[in-house]
Amino acid sequence: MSSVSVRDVTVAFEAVQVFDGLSLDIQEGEFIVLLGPSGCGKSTLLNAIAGLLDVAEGQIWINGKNVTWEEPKDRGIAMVFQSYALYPRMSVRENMSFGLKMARTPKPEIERRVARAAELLQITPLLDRRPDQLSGGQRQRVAIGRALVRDAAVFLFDEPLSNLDAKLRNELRVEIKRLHARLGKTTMVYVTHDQIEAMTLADRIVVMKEQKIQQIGTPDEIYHRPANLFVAGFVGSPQMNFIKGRIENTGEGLSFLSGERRLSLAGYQFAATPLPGREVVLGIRPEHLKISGAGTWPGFKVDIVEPMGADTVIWCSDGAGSVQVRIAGSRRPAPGESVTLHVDPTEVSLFAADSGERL
Ligand SMILES: Nc1ncnc2c1ncn2[C@@H]1O[C@H](COP(=O)(O)OP(=O)(O)OP(=O)(O)O)[C@@H](O)[C@H]1O
Repeated sequence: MSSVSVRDVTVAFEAVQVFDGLSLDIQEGEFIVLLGPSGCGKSTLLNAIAGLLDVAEGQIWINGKNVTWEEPKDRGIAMVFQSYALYPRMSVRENMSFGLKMARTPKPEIERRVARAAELLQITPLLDRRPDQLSGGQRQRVAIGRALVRDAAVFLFDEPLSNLDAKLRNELRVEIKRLHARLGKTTMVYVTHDQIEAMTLADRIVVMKEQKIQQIGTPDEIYHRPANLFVAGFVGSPQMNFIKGRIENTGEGLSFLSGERRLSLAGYQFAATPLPGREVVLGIRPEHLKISGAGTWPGFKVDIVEPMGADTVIWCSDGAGSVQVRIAGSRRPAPGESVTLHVDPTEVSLFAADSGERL
């Protein structure tokens, strides 16, 4: 049984229709990340699941129950937003207890749940403080704690870390992952535009663009087998290199040709039957371009060298354009040096130039 099921949903904001019959199935205990650029519809989808907005068509099911017309509080969900929205005059303990008190939960039960949530989030020593006596990271922990005490089967997060500085964001990201592992069967749906958060947290990532799902897959699938040019370009930093060219049958099998550059496609797993002569875009991750003596593409010159600590990004160009190469280790070529690049056809992606779909 799926934990959350979005079935053929359309949302209407007055004259504007969002989602053209969008569907998504989320399994019990899954950590799902909705990833995409601003305006792609992540928050709208999350709010539709939460019941914070009405759907015009379609249904939302949570834990086997059609909740399309249920109030948010009756859906068995808990939400954590970007803004913590804590009550400023209440202590942390009161903030965390408030919802349960309103629901007339017995006092010992409230105390038990608050103590457990506080322990899980390591905020027990802060229970008697007020929000203005806490750091941003601590406030967000309290906001998560307030959601946690509800014992909901489904957690919805809307960019919970985007107000925090980089270091805190990393710390709390790990906390959320640990929390999900400890809670076991709790389903989490998490909205972000941050691809690192998506890659590190998700069991499956849902990549969205212009209110359409582009791809659903594990972080590895999204990274190594992107379904189209948009996903390929959106995920990964530095970005995947894109080289325009065409597929030709050279007698020794299919090859990619782009001016002087040629790549035998022996070993490439085609997702669709390729037609010789087809205009394509070849995608290569910077770490999959190797600088080597006997390589695939000679005649590149090093333009810029960017040391990044653990690895180095090298911008190289030939007459036809420039590519980024990512190498590990400290031995790096110098600007102006001539290099040959090695490409392994099993590590590249091919996309149709017209539709952008993976080939
Ligand atoms: N209340 C509204 N009235 C009209 N259009 C809206 C409303 N809320 C959202 N939209 C539109 O719906 C689309 C999806 O918006 P949504 O907020 O879900 O995107 P998002 O991916 O969450 O973006 P962000 O990361 O900027 O929050 C956008 O085109 C937006 O303009």
